[in-house]
Amino acid sequence: MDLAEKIAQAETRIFKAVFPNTTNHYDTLFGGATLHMMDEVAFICATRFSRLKMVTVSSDKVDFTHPIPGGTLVELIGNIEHVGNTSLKVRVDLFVEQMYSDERTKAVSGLFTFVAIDADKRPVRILPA
Ligand SMILES: CC(=O)SCCNC(=O)CCNC(=O)[C@H](O)C(C)(C)COP(=O)(O)OP(=O)(O)OC[C@H]1O[C@@H](n2cnc3c(N)ncnc32)[C@H](O)[C@@H]1OP(=O)(O)O
Repeated sequence: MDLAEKIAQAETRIFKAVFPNTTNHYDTLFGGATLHMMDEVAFICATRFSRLKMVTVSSDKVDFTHPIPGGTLVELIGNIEHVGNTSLKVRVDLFVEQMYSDERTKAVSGLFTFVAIDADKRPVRILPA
């Protein structure tokens, strides 16, 4: 499998329902809950790509461009954007969908960096040299 195929195969999608346990006092998805979901899908994408132990080392600018009301559905999509030596970057886009119509909007986007580590928690190469 070449790199482009490996990247395509690592694309990771998760759907969630926005239930009251994740909303705030505005009845929209709490920002911290959003970041939790984004880091999780990014972690799964990074792990599926590398099949190595991965840790989050950084999250770049995360843009919240639309509120996510309670009672909607969200889809999180993680894609490998860059592969370094021991680190890689995952782009996460979050789409909000209405439950009872086809309306769908991109609401949040961010970039997460992961490092592959060995049993001693030291960085290791992701791809063979
Ligand atoms: C899935 C989870 O829940 S993980 C839990 C949360 N995360 C953690 O606990 C991780 C804690 N951090 C660590 O253990 C360490 O910082 C490590 C192992 C990630 C990195 O160790 P370092 O000694 O800093 O690594 P080092 O300086 O060699 O850099 C390793 C790679 O990470 C990249 N990197 C390091 N810090 C950053 C950063 N802040 N932002 C982006 N990339 C970074 C480097 O550019 C390098 O990339 P490359 O090899 O592709 O060129």
